[in-house]
Amino acid sequence: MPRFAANLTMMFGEFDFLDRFAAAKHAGFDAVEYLFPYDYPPEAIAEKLHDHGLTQALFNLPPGDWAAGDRGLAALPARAEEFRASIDTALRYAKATGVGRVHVMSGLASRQDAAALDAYRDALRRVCDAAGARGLDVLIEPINTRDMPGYFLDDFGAAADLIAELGLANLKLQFDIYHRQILHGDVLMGLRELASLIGHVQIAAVPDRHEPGTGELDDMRVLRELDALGYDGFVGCEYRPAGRTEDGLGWLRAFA
Ligand SMILES: O=C(O)C(=O)[C@@H](O)CO
Ligand SMILES: [Mg+2]
Repeated sequence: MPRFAANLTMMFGEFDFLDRFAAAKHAGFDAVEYLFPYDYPPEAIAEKLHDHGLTQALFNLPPGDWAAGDRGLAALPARAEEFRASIDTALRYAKATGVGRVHVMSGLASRQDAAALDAYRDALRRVCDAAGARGLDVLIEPINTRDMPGYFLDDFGAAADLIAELGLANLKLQFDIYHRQILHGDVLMGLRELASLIGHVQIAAVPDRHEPGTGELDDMRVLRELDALGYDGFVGCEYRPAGRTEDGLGWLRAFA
């Protein structure tokens, strides 16, 4: 049975970030994820997790300067030094929060650019090595280019090929159902074919990224498929609630 994690970047926006932990617990979640914890000291996050009995499911490595347009550093040869420093930062937060996996964003680059591809391979080897020594998985997530134009990793086949090519035991696929449907469709077959590579799943309705069950896919059928495949990892609820977060949780109560 998948375990659901509230994505605190997108959900519970009615509250300040540090108050979203309590709100998620109150709504029935036992786990949380978010994009970035770095605006807060690791101890402050750890305290919230502890106080509310929550498991930290996932967060991302620092992505560079998000406000200036950075969307990760891994495939950017000119930012290799910054990427290395970002590993140390993420691992400090990993230690404090007890998270089991971190997502590495590739950045904006072309996969046809040999230097970018080399930088990406090097970055993944490096982060998998450092994270593996601490028992953590590293995730890569194909992201659709309507939401993130120019994103380097915009193809599930390319992600699977890279994972196979690199052969790193703790490198896994972050299968975001929303991105998969926009990029390729064929969601159930994608889950079946890639099941052995999947280290984390995320869900949102397509195309508006609202609550599951409000879009073009039968999200309940997709979740049942995950269950049938024996997936027992986390499903991050990475959607923007259409209204108050609590009011839109009927889909979750219906599934659980
Ligand atoms: O956008 C997504 O989907 C994510 O999972 C983020 O971590 C990256 O923007
Ligand atoms: Mg995602």
